Amino acid sequence: MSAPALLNNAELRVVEQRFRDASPPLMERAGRASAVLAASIAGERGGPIVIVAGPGNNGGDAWVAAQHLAQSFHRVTVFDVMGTAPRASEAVAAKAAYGAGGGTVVREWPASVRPSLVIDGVLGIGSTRVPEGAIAAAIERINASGARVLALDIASGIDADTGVARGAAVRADDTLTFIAMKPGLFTGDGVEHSGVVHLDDLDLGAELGESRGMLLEWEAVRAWLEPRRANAHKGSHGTLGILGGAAGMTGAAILAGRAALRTGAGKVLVGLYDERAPAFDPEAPELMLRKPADVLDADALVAGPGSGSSPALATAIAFEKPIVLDADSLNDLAKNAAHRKPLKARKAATILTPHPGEAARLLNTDTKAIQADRIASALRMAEEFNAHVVLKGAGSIVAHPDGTYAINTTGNPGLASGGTGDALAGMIGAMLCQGLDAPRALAFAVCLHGAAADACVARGVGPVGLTASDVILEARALVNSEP
Ligand SMILES: NC(=O)C1=CN([C@@H]2O[C@H](COP(=O)(O)OP(=O)(O)OC[C@H]3O[C@@H](n4cnc5c(N)ncnc54)[C@H](OP(=O)(O)O)[C@@H]3O)[C@@H](O)[C@H]2O)[C@@H](O)CC1
Ligand SMILES: [K+]
Repeated sequence: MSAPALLNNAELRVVEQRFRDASPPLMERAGRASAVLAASIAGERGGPIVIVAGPGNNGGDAWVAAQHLAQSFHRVTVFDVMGTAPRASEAVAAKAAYGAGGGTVVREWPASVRPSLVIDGVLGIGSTRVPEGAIAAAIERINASGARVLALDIASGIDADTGVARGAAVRADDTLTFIAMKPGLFTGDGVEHSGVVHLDDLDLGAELGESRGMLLEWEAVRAWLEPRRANAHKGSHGTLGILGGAAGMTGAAILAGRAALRTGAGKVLVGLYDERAPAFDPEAPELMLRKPADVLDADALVAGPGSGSSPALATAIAFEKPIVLDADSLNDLAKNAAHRKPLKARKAATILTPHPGEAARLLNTDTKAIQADRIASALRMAEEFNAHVVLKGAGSIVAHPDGTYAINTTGNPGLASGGTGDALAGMIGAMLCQGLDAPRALAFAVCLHGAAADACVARGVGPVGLTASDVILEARALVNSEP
């Protein structure tokens, strides 16, 4: 299974140009695919379908879908939001054919219809401004309908590149997206608004070429970690050093250590800055609790969980193998400009794991600006710090210094609890120890961490009350499970 590509608006426009004379036209293919999916959804329920058509080509797709659904005897009402003639000739023809067949068209929300399905063809990827007037009102009516909602291409009001809801935005149960997956479906507000995402590549799949972005799905990513060989010993799976656990925060470093042990690191040395730290972890006595100076004989280093104002960051920067900088080490990096140059000059890989607040400090901006374009923010950090970066939050972004990126599709709001970040840092360290290169170790751990949280929720463990320890145990089950 290969990872699905992500295309942004500009990349999609190039595709659109290349295939503008395709036969059948792309809009015909998109509208037909929409009708097929809508029929399969509505077929289960058999009720009327309301199709909401906007002024652009997203509305064009809706008109083509309306024509096909009416021809296959579905009870269809089209709400023509602006009442203007569609731009694309295919849409003009579909609208005419639909009307000639006696199809119902209304200019107000059809309040007398109780739809079993509403198709959102108001705005697609071409929308670049805050929905206003009749467009905004139509979006609100769709959301208030109480019916199942199928969005065409992307939920109206969501920015296809950033996932930001500019203003009113449709909350879809399903989205049928065309040609390729778009970043905005999977990050920021897009995560909540897209519902289940279906892709129809309009038969262009093989012709799209390389893209800068990809999606992380557990079923594809899991194959990156090789099965254990029969003659493996603890030295085969590396030694991880962890620097953290200043006074009052030893738990953070210990959680990172437990996560690393339970997701496959051969040996885990935890260097605690707290002078009065415990001698061992009763729940995981395999963890070797040491002084910070005694954990550096390792294959990779995680610095930051609960490290407070210790010199963990400087020690990590000087370490000559891969490092993961988390939590307090990120704040130290943001505060002390002197660390930037040596960090950037490192020969071995650097991984950074900021949440939006930490990212804002690293880029000297505010959280709102980070969230306004999560992909661009992550890529900027990757470039500025010459690092592989995960920008955490709904739809975590993994970004690399070469300008490529991925969006993670696993995880849920249960992960917004204390300690889950420490667990993630430990898992990344464990994957480095097991021989994945830094980009893969990061992407694998991010996807695993979310998949583990999803598996917990599926069993009723969370989202409310989901703990980092639950996620760690579930992650161990996942790395050992068969596909
Ligand atoms: N890419 C492809 O190859 C294919 C694309 N296809 C389909 O085309 C879609 C892209 O279509 P599109 O570019 O025409 O823009 P679309 O997203 O429909 O809408 C944006 C329009 O809304 C307008 N607008 C008007 N009033 C507004 C208001 N009050 N508030 C806010 N906006 C308002 C806005 O007007 P403007 O801002 O320009 O004045 C703009 O013209 C794509 O998602 C897919 O469904 C498929 O057919 C397959 C092939
Ligand atoms: K839409």
